[in-house]
Amino acid sequence: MKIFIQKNLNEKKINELFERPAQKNNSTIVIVKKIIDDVKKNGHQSVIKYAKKYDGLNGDSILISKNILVEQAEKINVELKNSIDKAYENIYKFHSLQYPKSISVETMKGIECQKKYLPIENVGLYIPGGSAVLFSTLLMLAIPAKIAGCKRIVVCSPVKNEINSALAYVATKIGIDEFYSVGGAHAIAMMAYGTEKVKKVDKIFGPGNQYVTLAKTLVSNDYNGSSVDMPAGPSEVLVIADKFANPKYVAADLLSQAEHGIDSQVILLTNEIEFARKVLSEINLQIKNLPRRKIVEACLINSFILVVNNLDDAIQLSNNYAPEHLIINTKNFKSLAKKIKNAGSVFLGGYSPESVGDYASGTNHSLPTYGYAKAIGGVDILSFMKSISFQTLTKNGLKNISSTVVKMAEEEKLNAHANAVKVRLK
Ligand SMILES: NC(=O)c1ccc[n+]([C@@H]2O[C@H](COP(=O)([O-])OP(=O)(O)OC[C@H]3O[C@@H](n4cnc5c(N)ncnc54)[C@H](O)[C@@H]3O)[C@@H](O)[C@H]2O)c1
Ligand SMILES: N[C@H](CO)Cc1c[nH]c[nH+]1
Ligand SMILES: [Zn+2]
Repeated sequence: MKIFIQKNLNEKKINELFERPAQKNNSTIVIVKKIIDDVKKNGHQSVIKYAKKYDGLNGDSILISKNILVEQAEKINVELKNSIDKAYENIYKFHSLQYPKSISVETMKGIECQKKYLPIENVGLYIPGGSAVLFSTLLMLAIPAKIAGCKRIVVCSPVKNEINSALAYVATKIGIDEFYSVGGAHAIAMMAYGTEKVKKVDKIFGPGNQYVTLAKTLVSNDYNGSSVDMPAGPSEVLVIADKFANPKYVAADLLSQAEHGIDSQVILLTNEIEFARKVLSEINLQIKNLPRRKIVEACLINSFILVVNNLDDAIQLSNNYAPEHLIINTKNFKSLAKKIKNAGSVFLGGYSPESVGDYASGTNHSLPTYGYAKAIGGVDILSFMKSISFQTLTKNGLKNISSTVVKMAEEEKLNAHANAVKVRLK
């Protein structure tokens, strides 16, 4: 991980530094398009073919039965079970408060307008399982889906050999009926288009690597595909810290996201060169004890420390990058926090490590990457619902609004629109 100095760099170089690794990789699109087209055309048999090739599937069955889920769930150890139960409680608490209220208003005498929120009936949840089994992601997606009232919840995850007991425990605790052992772009295609064995879903949720994320984008651009939550790709964290922060904590936070994958990116912006050096030597120390050291080292090649002119510049650069996670570990974090415009999830002060949000504080960890935080927020209850508007007019209500509508329709030269009002008042 290199240290750069803002005042020594021109704008072009700074923009290059902040480029995400996945944005530089063009070969993924060819592979993902091929997989999607194949699943679309050949259905179940190509899902099995790719699951064998990429996910290590043994045999020809991808459905994990309820019996197996229960059997595996029973193997969980009690400390882990208690931790999952605590996380469940906090995530449930934070998300159930987000349930939207329907509204109804009489906009004019005799005209009643309503907005109702209803659950999306069929949803598909993707749970990453390539380099780590992210059973925490099942909590993050299935809890809001249940609170929203989604009827059919399909789960896909590349399960190697037998299903992990924690993942099985979460699935049984929440009550998942359809669990498929498939990952990657083929899992997304299967959920988006359906096959002979699996019915299609209306919306796909969940994070994943570049194959998964690109597949979600492609199926959501196809009228015959399905909606998706957001591009939630390789994890990112941007830390803004000053000399009052503990370099050990900052290094640990950067490493915590670097261990997700070689295409993740971690960034430190600080106003002190001395502090930057301290964090770097802490990283070099802490990395030695990490089991996923190889992944971390590869991720750090795409990561950097930038010594900024001042903390306001740091916030501006961060707003421009729109990180999935932003940690502000400075003395004046409260005033800096007011200047945040774009970020997926924000952690304030020296005692708010990002890992806490990943697992158990209550907030959702399924968040927009690639800079999409400029326009979209993370998964919440509304992600699993859609709104429908209703209106009821009395005859008097229609009289009250008729001249307004007729005038506007005739100006747009859409006389049939105007007639639909006039014909009722003759
Ligand atoms: N943004 C978020 O909210 C968020 C949350 C959690 C995790 N993540 C990210 O999710 C990702 C999880 O990635 P992962 O790889 O561990 O698991 P994954 O389940 O997303 O992907 C693994 C699957 O990718 C497919 N694949 C792998 N190599 C392939 C190839 N060469 N060609 C075609 N398909 C291939 C395989 O089907 C494999 O089973 C990480 O990048 C992590 O940072 C993001
Ligand atoms: N940091 C990931 C989101 O980018 C979520 C996660 C799951 N497990 C650990 N971390
Ligand atoms: Zn994480």
